[in-house]
Amino acid sequence: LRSLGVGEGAGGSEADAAVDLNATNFGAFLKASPEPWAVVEFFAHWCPACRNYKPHYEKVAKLFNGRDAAHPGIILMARVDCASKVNIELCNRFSVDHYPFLLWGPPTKFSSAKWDHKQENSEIKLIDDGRTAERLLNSFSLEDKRYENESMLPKNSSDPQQIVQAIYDVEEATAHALEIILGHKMIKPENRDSLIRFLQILVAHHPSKRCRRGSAELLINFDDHWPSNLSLSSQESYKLLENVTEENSWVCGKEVPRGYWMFCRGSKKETRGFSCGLWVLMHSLSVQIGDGESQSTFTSICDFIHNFFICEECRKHFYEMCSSVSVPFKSARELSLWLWSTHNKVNERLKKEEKDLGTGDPSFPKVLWPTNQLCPSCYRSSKISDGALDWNEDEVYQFLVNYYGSTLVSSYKETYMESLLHEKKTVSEDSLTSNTASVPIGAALGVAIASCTFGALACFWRAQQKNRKQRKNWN
Ligand SMILES: Cc1cc2nc3c(=O)[nH]c(=O)nc-3n(C[C@H](O)[C@H](O)[C@H](O)COP(=O)(O)OP(=O)(O)OC[C@H]3O[C@@H](n4cnc5c(N)ncnc54)[C@H](O)[C@@H]3O)c2cc1C
Repeated sequence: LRSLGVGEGAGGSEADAAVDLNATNFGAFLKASPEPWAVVEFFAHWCPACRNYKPHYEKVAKLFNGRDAAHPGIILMARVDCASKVNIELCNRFSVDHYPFLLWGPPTKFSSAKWDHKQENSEIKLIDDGRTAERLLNSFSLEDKRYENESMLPKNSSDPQQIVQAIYDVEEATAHALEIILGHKMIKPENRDSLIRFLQILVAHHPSKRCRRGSAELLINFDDHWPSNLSLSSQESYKLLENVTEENSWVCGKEVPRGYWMFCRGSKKETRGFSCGLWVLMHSLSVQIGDGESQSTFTSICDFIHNFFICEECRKHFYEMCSSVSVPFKSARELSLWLWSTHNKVNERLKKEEKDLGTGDPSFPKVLWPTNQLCPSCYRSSKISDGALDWNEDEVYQFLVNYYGSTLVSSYKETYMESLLHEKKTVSEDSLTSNTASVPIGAALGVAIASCTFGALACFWRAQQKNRKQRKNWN
């Protein structure tokens, strides 16, 4: 899991945010990292300067890594103990000649490349002055006020490209949902079928291919883990559950859930996140299905929320809305629009509640969605007639299809095409998402390009390339 470095490996402790890597996991972990940038500290556990430097590195790592990170998803901060025998060859590969020794660059480059001081055009660069936390941060240009402001500003909710980032949140929500289901031992004989039906939809229509694959594997093994004739209150069933918990929560790959949200990140720790990710997942499913699946998908979504969404009020209200549907759905369009209008009903109710109680996220107030800025053509007129907005439902549906369909998965697709062109070799369809290596990284680059924080980092990156200084030895 993503917490690999926390409390594990050489030099790890409970509080560590920097990820401890070694020769065995270095390549695979960096390849699968969704962050567009990585910093790797090569150190030796016996080196006193490294011990003194550790709190500085850790301070910066906490900003970028872990559940409480202020800037998640931008830079992976990792470390390798070169004094450990298994890592000698790895450290040689990067020409480590003093400690601590810091390199940074795109994670994929680390996983595959060698590095030495003479390599002028390498995308991996030496950080030649990161001696204190402040200086290390300076080297990322984070004291640049422009960057600070950009990263702190609420995301521009009228920018349709923001949804590109949500592919990670859909993966996160899927894995998180499963973690909750397993953690709370929620699978019971009476709701087991409902989970199977929901997983079947994920296998066919989840926007992330590795979640589709993970869901399929879960289904293949479902009967072994949760035999239909066993009651989960029996000792045997609990034993079965204990054996499968961790492995089975890897429905979207080992590194998910990552512990942070991108599109669904609130301005406060307790807002948005999982419930936002769940909505996005449901909307993305509703635009993927075929007309013939619309009624069964509706039933599966309703049952899944009813049985497995652990927010009591939410599932109750949602189920009431599901129960009020009397005519079966005949098309994907009908289902997408129903989900959209149901979500808007929830928004409307919460808008008032959050205003009265002050419990909402001030940067993401509830609105009737999509706003006029996001989709002007969705409105026939902005006037409210009979207490309702005059929506153009054809335009709304078209917008939903683009937003939750093609735009949401666009970074995956771009990366796939890029990798084909770049590597000039045949890449099987499988590698698109089943290979946890190439796609999340590339997708993250797509995401990063769409994200404003990336601008400052990219500027810094270019500046660094122009102004490469003489490296310094810190010992
Ligand atoms: C099934 C369900 C029922 C819920 N019921 C309750 C409840 O009863 N009480 C409660 O307090 N909380 C409830 N929640 C949580 C609540 O709806 C929000 O998810 C939460 O408050 C976080 O809000 P958010 O600002 O992240 O936006 P969310 O409402 O989570 O929406 C996520 C994203 O979806 C997009 N979006 C917004 N509206 C629509 C729409 N109409 N159609 C398509 N896309 C849209 C926007 O881009 C938005 O950022 C429920 C959540 C779910 C999944």
